[in-house]
Amino acid sequence: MKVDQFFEHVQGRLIVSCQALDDEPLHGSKTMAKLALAAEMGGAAAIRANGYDDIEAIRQVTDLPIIGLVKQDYDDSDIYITPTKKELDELIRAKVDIIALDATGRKRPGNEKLADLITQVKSAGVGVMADVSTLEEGLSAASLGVDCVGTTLSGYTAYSPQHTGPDFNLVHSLVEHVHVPVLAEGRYWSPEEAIHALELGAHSVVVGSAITRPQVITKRFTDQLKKAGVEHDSKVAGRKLIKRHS
Ligand SMILES: CC(=O)N[C@H](C=O)[C@@H](O)[C@H](O)[C@H](O)COP(=O)(O)O
Repeated sequence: MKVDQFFEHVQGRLIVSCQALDDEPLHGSKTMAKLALAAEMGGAAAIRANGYDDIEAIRQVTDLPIIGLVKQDYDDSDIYITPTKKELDELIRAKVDIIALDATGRKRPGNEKLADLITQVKSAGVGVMADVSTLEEGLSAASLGVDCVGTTLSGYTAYSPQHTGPDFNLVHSLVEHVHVPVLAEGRYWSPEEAIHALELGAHSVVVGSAITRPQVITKRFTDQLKKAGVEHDSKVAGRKLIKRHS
């Protein structure tokens, strides 16, 4: 899908992030493809996915456009979302519609420059999503020619606000000051929060964990039960369960 078509297609809609790293129970391309198919059945407009194998598997089951990234750690940098040209090559090979990369002001591995990475993506005819954590980073990325900015990294850099929920202030200020579409992403847990971001002017909303990370969803329930002080002793609860089924 051409970059303009992509933004037309996702406007006012939900994008579902289907990702599980190798320490997560749902890790594996077959599972990510199933999650993407489920997201499509639920009405998602696009998928955000990590790595060549997951992207290939997802493409086998759905024609939805894909925002691709590669998570990769390097010793000399805190940046892990599509940090270097090597990961860009992988995503260009995977023929994703949009490449998401960390566009924070932090030092990149091997001192590579964000501007050079953006040039590489653009010259391959692929769109760029700049994952940022502050307004300044959004402005700077937009001036380098990215196609959209995402609030993805707010709360994940030391100098950005450490909210427990979505960073609506950042959505609002990016919408006000940046001339490219703003994708609201990061800690969206309810349809009401997604609607609020769209009302603030976000182009689309990206939701991950609340839909595709069952261990995180489960923990939200168990944490709330503990906090409310209503959790029973597990042995007693287990015995009751057995009795009820016998
Ligand atoms: C900070 C970071 O590494 N974010 C990653 C970016 O691709 C993903 O792990 C998140 O799941 C994604 O941003 C969606 O956010 P949430 O899972 O909160 O809905």
